[in-house]
Amino acid sequence: MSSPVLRLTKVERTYVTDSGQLPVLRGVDLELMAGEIVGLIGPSGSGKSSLLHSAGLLERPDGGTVEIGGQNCSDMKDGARTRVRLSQVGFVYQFHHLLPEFSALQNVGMPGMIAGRGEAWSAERATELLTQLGLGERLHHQPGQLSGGEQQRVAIARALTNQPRLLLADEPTGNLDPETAAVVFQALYDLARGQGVAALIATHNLELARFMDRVFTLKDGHLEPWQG
Ligand SMILES: Nc1ncnc2c1ncn2[C@@H]1O[C@H](COP(=O)(O)OP(=O)(O)OP(=O)(O)O)[C@@H](O)[C@H]1O
Repeated sequence: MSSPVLRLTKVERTYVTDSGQLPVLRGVDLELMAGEIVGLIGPSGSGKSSLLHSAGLLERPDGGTVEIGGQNCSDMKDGARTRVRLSQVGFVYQFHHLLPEFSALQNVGMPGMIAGRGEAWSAERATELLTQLGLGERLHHQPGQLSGGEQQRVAIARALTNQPRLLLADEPTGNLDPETAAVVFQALYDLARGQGVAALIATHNLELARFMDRVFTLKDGHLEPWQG
């Protein structure tokens, strides 16, 4: 049996605030296998973003371990963690954060260029991803010339340019109307599944959560299976 793409073991995160210590993650355990699409729900402030930041190596948790692709990233120095993050993790946020003066093709190809894969590879990969997301006719449009749902699909493509093993999405449809949210979610789901990526998706949208392979609720700093 292959090892999990992501393994969190007893992950803890406590923020220090003016009014004292705020424990948000109190020992989170989670395993994600390749191709799994897993939902993360919980009330506002329950710690979903904090969990994604620890899992994606954007923050160091205060306790526990984060393993990506079988590598224990908790013992790594910052430089090594950054290399794992850039090569193995893709992020999608509520707002697309696309560069307005660049085309969809250029936005999606950029992570490939930054990773040194060259212009031809990056353009080919961007074209393939955008076409799979139904944007083959929008390659040369700038973000301002795209609808909200199209912009978010471009952001999803960009997150997958460098063929990450792990996709972390924080409210990827939170800024969209319900119909568009369903279309974008379906596109994300199909693409992640098709590419064999493990995805962890934080959402307030319980309608969409029902379509995920597994869903966890973040409650009192722990993950509990969602009963739906
Ligand atoms: N850097 C920080 N310093 C202090 N407190 C923080 C920090 N980041 C987050 N928090 C607090 O930690 C708690 C969890 O925040 P987090 O953003 O992870 O929740 P969330 O479940 O993603 O919320 P939402 O659904 O509203 O996005 C909140 O009470 C928040 O105010």
